[in-house]
Amino acid sequence: MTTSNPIFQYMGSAALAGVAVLGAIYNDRAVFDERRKGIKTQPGWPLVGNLPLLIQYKDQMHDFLLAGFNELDEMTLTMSALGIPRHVATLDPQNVEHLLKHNFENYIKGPEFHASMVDMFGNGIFNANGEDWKYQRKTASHIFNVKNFRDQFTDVFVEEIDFMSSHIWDKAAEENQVVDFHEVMFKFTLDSFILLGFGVHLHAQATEGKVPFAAAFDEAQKTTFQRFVNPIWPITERIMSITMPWKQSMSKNLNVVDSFAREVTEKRRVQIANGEVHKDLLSRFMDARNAKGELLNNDELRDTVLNFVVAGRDTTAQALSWTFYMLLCHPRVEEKLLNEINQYITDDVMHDSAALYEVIKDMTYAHAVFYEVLRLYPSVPLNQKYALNDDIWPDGTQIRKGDYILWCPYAQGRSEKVWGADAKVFRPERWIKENGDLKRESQGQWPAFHAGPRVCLGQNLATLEALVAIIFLVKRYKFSLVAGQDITYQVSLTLPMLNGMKLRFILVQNRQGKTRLAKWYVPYEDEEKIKLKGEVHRLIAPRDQKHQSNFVEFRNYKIVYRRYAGLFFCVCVDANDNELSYLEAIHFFVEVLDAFFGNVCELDLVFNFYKVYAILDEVFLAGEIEETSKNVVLTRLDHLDKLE
Ligand code: HEM
Repeated sequence: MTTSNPIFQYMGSAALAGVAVLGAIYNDRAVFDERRKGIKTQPGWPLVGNLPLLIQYKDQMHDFLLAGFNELDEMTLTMSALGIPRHVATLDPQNVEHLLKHNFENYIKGPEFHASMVDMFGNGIFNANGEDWKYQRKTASHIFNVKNFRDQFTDVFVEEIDFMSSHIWDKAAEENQVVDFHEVMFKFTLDSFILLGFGVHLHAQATEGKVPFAAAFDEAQKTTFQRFVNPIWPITERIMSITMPWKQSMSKNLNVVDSFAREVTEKRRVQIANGEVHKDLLSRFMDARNAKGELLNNDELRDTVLNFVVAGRDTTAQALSWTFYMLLCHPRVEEKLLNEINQYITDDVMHDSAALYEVIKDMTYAHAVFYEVLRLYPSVPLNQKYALNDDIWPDGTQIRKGDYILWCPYAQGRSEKVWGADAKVFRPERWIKENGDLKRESQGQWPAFHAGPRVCLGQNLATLEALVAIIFLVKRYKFSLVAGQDITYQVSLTLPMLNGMKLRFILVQNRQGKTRLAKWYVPYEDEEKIKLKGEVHRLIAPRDQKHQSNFVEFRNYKIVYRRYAGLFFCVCVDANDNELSYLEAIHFFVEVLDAFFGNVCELDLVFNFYKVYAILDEVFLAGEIEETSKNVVLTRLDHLDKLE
């Protein structure tokens, strides 16, 4: 027997002793990893270092990193994990600015980054260095000019938002549907970017569920990220494709994604052959020459399409989803934003893209909200570079040739050392100076759009797109979160929501006679309120003003209504209530509104809804007519006004 053989016994004991000695030497890091002087090490397990922790927290990676910085009370630390090259992580703004800007040439996208990304992104702009990167940046930069922004991009965004309103939100409001907002935003940014970048109408917004391209693209991205924390990914991906054949493998997802990109370029070749002239991103790249001075081949064009889809779709869709999440959790901010929107955005501006583009530039609070969202939920939450040579950072950290660098905008945005004691609080006001101007932090402190020569090319495009969407949606709709959801991020290259975000309406505001004011004197559930609003609207709106009365039976009640210009004032009363007295009460209420606002119009109700509720409370109490003297009501309102 082997175990009784003294040679084997000796070898076994020697091996154990060797492991024990190594364990004692490398008691907090991966075996044979050097301790790095002057950099605090995040403690790990003997011999394997942080690998078990990385695996354990792979789904909360960004918070795991933040906790690491907090526990060590440091802004720069290092990690050692078996099978993963040495990483130095920082959230010090000066270090971030140094490596992305001041010593840009020393930090490239390294071999690990390239190997993990190449299947999905090829040698496209996100995965390229040196001359390969430069020609792509230069080619793309031509489309981001003011003329395109003013004359073309804004139009596309408004068109797509209008389509979204009529095909998704108006319908959802009427039918009281719950909608996944996150999914809608992905469709919106996909349709918008594919149209303005490649001239293709994808119509994802008109499609139920995900379009196949988007589904495959998302899965491929997720797999790509997981490669960064799994040193044996080539083996595990292979095993997965054999043991779980029902699961769409990376190669199958890549096939779907590749076919889409190749179809887009093929279509353009046909258009060009037919004499069509295009000046969008795709045409720019089809005319461009690569680092070797040659026209781009089909593989390079495929890489271009996919890199720009991830740049143009995911980041902005996620930023929009997190924005609405923050607004719904912070009604004070939503109200303040709505006030600014109502102040700047008239119906005319909404339908004049050039004017809209100009007006948006002045909307300080809307910008502040967007920047604040990107501080807490940066679309690229974690990023990596590779040091070509030794370097010393501003905080004194010694970097060695071959080190991988991590900087973590997610952890940085929530770090009290960087943003102060209220770092975790959503407070757009921090972006506004005392004189009311917008404040911009340094790129090192707020690297949401990166920094230095590789700063995001689409920064202005993304901001415009997001603000158009925010303005139109906040102005037109009031959303509410469906209760009981777990809204959290998914660890990926960007920051998607893991389970999406389901929203529901409580009030609709638009020009087609949707609700401007609602007061309930009986405790209805939210769902029921929405249903009632829809039913009342459908009952009243089509009635003939000349030949039909102002009373109509509704369920076991009666609706008494009166129309003033484009607005219907409706009261639901008991079947045996006196409808004429309520008809007069409506008119009395409108007279008070008229006297208070001076020739009241629909916009007065929108801008001053809180005053309108106060007036309503003076006229009706607990559903009964309370006061019929205009003077008494106006005097009380005058007092209330003075108290403000
Ligand atoms: C809220 C939206 C967006 C955010 C937060 C964002 C953020 C970023 C970040 C952090 C990078 C650096 C990535 C890296 O190389 O490691 C980047 C690069 C880039 N972004 Fe954006 N981005 C957004 C939207 C867009 C849009 C709409 C476009 C449109 C095409 C775009 C185009 C690009 C390009 C081309 C690069 C590569 C720049 C280079 O390497 O030279 N981005 N972006």
